[in-house]
Amino acid sequence: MFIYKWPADKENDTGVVSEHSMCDVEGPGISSYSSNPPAAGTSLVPCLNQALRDVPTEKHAGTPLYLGATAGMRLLNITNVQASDAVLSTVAAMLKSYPFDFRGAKILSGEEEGVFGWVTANYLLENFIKRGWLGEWIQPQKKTLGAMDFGGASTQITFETRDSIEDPRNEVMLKLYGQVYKVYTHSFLCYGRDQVLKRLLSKLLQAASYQATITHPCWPTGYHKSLSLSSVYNSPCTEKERPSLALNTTVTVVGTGNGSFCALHVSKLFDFTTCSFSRCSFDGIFQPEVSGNFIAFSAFFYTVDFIQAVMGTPVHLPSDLKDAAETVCATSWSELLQKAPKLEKRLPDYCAVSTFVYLLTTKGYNFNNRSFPNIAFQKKAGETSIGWALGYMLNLTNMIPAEKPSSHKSMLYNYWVILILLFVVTTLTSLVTAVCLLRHSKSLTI
Ligand SMILES: Nc1ncnc2c1ncn2[C@@H]1O[C@H](COP(=O)(O)OP(=O)(O)OP(=O)(O)O)[C@@H](O)[C@H]1O
Repeated sequence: MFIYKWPADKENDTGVVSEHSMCDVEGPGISSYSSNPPAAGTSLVPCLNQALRDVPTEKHAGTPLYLGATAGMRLLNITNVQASDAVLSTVAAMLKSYPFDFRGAKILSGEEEGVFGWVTANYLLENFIKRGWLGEWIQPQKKTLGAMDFGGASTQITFETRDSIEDPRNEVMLKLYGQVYKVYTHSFLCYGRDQVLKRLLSKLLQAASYQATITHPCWPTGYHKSLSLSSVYNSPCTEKERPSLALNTTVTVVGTGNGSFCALHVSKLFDFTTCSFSRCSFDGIFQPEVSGNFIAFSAFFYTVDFIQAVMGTPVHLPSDLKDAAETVCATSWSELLQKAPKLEKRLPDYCAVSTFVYLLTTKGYNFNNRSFPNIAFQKKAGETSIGWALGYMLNLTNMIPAEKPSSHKSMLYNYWVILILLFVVTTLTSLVTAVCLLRHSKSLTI
C-alpha cells in the first residue's frame, strides 16, 4: 500500500508537482488479513509521523492524502470481501485521525496500476512535456517509454502502440497535455514475485504427491526448510491445487540447485499454448509486438540488480539473463551467503525469480535479441521511485491537464527579462564607448 502526500502549494503553473514524497507500507500478507483486519497503524504510524514532520504545520490541513492498495488487496478481496473492506475501513479511520486532507482509500484495478506506472515513468522523464529555454512548453518528439512492473502479487506491462489492440480490455486512450496516447496494458494477477514462488512450491508439492520431504530444483544445494501447507495454500493463486490434507501439515523442502529442472517447472506456471487472437503473450492474453524503450522496475530491478551487483554478470541480452539464472541456480547456499549475507532472507529465491523473469520477458512478452537491450532495469528516475503511486496522485489531483498548458504567462515574463538585459547591456556598451571616446579626444587635444 502507498500513502501519498505532498505540499499542495508546491505546484507550479502547469500543475507539475515540484516536490512530493510517498510512503510504501507493506501489508502483513493475505493469511494474516483473512480473519481479522491488521492492527492498523503498526507500519502506518512511522510513515504518517514522517509526513507530519515533512509538511509544515500550517500546511497540514491543505495537504491531500490518498491511500491506494494494489494486487495483494485485490487477492484478499477475492478471498474474503469482508476482510478486505475491514482492512480499508480500519486504515481509513486511522488516516482520518491525522490533520491532513484525507480523500479516500481505494483498491486499484490491475489496469489502473499498469497505466499509473506508465504515467509516472514518462512524467518523471519529461516525455510528455518540458520547458524550452524561453520558458515555453515543448512537446518532445521522443517516444514514450513502456513500463514493466513486477510486484508481490501481480505483474504489469504497459506501452504505447500503433498496432491495433484486438482486445478492448487492454486498450487505454489517454489525453495528456493535448496529446492523445493509445496505450496497451495488462496486469497478470498471481504473477507477482511472492505468488509465483507459492505457485511454484504448489506445483512441486503436487508433483511429489505431498510427501513429507520433497526436493526443490530452484533452491540452492545445502539449503532446506520446513514449511506448513497453509503457507503455500493460503492464497487464491494456489487454491485450485489445494490438497485434501490438513493445512497444518508440515513438509520439508530440500534444495537441489538444478537450473534446467527449475526452468522446466517455472515454465509450467505459464500457458503458452492458448490464444484466440492473432498473437498473445501467455494465458490467452492479447499483446501487440513490444516496441520502443522500456523501464522495468520493482522486483524486475531487484532481480537484475542482484545478478549484476552480487553475481557480477552484466545483463544485455536474453542469453545473459538465461546464463546468469543458471549460474545463480548452481551456486550453493554457503557460497550465496558468502556473497550477500545481508540478503539472506531473499537468497534462496533468486534462482527461481531470475528464471521466471527470463521466461516472462522472452517467451511471455516476446522480447528478442533486438528488443531486449531496450529494457532499462531501474527503480528510480532521478530521486523518485518509479511505480504507480505518483501517477495515481497526479491523476486524482488533476495535475496532468488534458490540454497543453498555456505558455503565455511564462514566456511573457521571459521576454521581459531578456528586454531588460538587452537594455542594460546596450546602456553599458554606450557608456563604455562614450568614456573611451572622451579619453581619446582629450589625449588628442593634449
Ligand atoms: N532486495 C530485494 N530482492 C528481491 N526481491 C525484493 C527485494 N526487495 C523487495 N523485494 C520483493 O519484490 C516484490 C515487489 O515489491 P513491491 O513492494 O514492488 O510489491 P507490491 O507493491 O507490494 O506488489 P503488488 O503491487 O503486486 O501488491 C515483493 O515480492 C518484495 O518482497
